[in-house]
Amino acid sequence: MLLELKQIGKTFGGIKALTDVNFTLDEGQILGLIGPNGAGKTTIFNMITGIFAPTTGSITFGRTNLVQMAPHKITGLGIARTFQNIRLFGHMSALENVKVGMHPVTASGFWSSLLRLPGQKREEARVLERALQLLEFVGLAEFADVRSDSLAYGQQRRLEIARALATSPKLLLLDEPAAGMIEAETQDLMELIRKIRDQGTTVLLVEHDMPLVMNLCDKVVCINFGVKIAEGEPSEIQNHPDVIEAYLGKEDE
Ligand SMILES: Nc1ncnc2c1ncn2[C@@H]1O[C@H](COP(=O)(O)OP(=O)(O)OP(=O)(O)O)[C@@H](O)[C@H]1O
Repeated sequence: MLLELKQIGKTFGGIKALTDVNFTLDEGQILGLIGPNGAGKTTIFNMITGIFAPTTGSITFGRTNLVQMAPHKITGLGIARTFQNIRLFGHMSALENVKVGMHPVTASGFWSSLLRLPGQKREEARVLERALQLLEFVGLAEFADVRSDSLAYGQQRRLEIARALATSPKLLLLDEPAAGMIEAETQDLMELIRKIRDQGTTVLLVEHDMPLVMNLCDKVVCINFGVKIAEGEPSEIQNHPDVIEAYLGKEDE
């Protein structure tokens, strides 16, 4: 088991955003977290990444308890994420955006950078090589020197994924990666997420695009009003009466 959420509760000033949420994620899985708007999905991401601590319960990654741990330490353990809204540095090139993503895992200190010691040059070469590899991996190699704000929308989302992969995470959290994508972009995204899993990164994703979730995920957890209402394989979730009522039924309307 790679990640375990146990009895997670979160209260924001009297409002219960989550109540007793439990689920686990095994290494190599793609887990989909679904539920209507405001159900508590992003709050779960924020707690896993240390943005804020749960009010109750525990989050364990491998053997490490993540509760009360600082976000940069959690990144260091091997958890990376993307956000619902694009957060690229628009004026910087695709390549530079990925290099920025590598910052938490680069070794050079202040003095070696300032004095441009040989170790620093080797580090720069390594960073460049890895950033180019990542661009290649997400299908953006030819856009390395293009400003990120002039890339197509789907490309910008892929670039965000490349940047998140720059820390070589064991677990990647994707918050609505297909939001705003056209069908062809969603298809490419699915391929990419499979490729990410196949090269050894476990994936947890929040997504409203049901065909994507159902096609891609090994397991799906459905949250409604902060409570887990169903968990299982995509086919079970699709036919679960509570899920249909809470979420899929609502979509049909
Ligand atoms: N920092 C915060 N302060 C106060 N309330 C918050 C905070 N973050 C989330 N909430 C509340 O917690 C509940 C769950 O929100 P959350 O953003 O996790 O939902 P979600 O499932 O991600 O929704 P969506 O699909 O719309 O992104 C909502 O009622 C929201 O208003």
